[in-house]
Amino acid sequence: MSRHDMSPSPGLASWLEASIEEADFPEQGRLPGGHFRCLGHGMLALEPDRPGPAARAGVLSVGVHGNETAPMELLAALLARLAAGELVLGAPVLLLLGNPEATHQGVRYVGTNLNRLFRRELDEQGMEPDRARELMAAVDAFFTRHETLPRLHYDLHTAIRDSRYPRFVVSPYTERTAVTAEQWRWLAAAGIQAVLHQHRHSWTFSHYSKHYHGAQAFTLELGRALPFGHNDLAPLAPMGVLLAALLEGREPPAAAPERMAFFRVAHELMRESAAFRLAFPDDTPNFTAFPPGTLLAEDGQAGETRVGEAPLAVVFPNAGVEIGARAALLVHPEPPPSG
Ligand SMILES: O=C(O)CCC(=O)N[C@@H](CCC(=O)O)C(=O)O
Ligand SMILES: [Zn+2]
Repeated sequence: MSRHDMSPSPGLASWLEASIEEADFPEQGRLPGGHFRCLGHGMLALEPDRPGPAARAGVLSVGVHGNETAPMELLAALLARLAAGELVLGAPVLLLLGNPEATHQGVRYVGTNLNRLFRRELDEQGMEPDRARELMAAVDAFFTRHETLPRLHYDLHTAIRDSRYPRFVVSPYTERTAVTAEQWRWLAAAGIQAVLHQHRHSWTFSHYSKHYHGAQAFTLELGRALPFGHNDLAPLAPMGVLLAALLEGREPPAAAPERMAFFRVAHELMRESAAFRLAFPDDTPNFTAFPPGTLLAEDGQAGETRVGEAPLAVVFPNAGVEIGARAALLVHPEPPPSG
């Protein structure tokens, strides 16, 4: 199956496919409960006639990595329900297809990893840096337009490899914004199995909204990256319920955060040289734990990385990243947040 099979539904539901194919799409139009406005390539604002009782100003982004298709299929299904009147818009929502060119080509990125470029001082040139500037400007304008509402950004991804927790979130680091307790309850009810707290600024898209706009913001990893038509959306049904509630401006279902496992990054393993190699198999699942003393990586002059005195688990290992980029996160468990 190809990307052409993604969304057979007409109208609003075809926005994602039109964005990927650079096909014509109306500048604006009505939808149940409000209207939509096309703000640029892969950027669609949904504006309600009347915000619902629990409305947030929500940003939903997909395809920041072009080949992570399950979130796109999930969003396409929600748009089809909205277009059909099964959902009624009750909150302003900004929908973003992160890297349409990479999605069109079926690759993670074309020139460089878009999800490392979301900082205000960005001065790199090229397709992804230009796209990062467009996306940051769209988010800035959206949150300014809806400044009376609480801010939220879910950046939806899928991971390269299997995971001991197939659905998990990365909670970006910033000293400026704390995660609200309700977020943990919503994410737990939405089938998220683990939370990974970043330990320092990461300049990802979710970090951008949290750091610069004080939004409740997460990177959501929703299973494995597979081609269009190969995703099993059944495990994402509870996430669909959360996103539908956000679109309708309703309070989402809640569950006890303790059902999720919590981790914190202890160390970021950077690739320093062409000689970098991981000392464990490429297909090692995320959150696999290694005992003290285990050799994790070798990197030419930079030497070896071994587990210290406490066990560490590995997340996002990737020996093939650009030199200077993150090759893995080394993480340890921690207790759930109290309250
Ligand atoms: O599976 C992998 O190795 C990478 C998955 C991925 O793209 N993860 C995001 C996480 C972003 C964050 O740290 O918030 C990324 O690396 O951009
Ligand atoms: Zn991703």
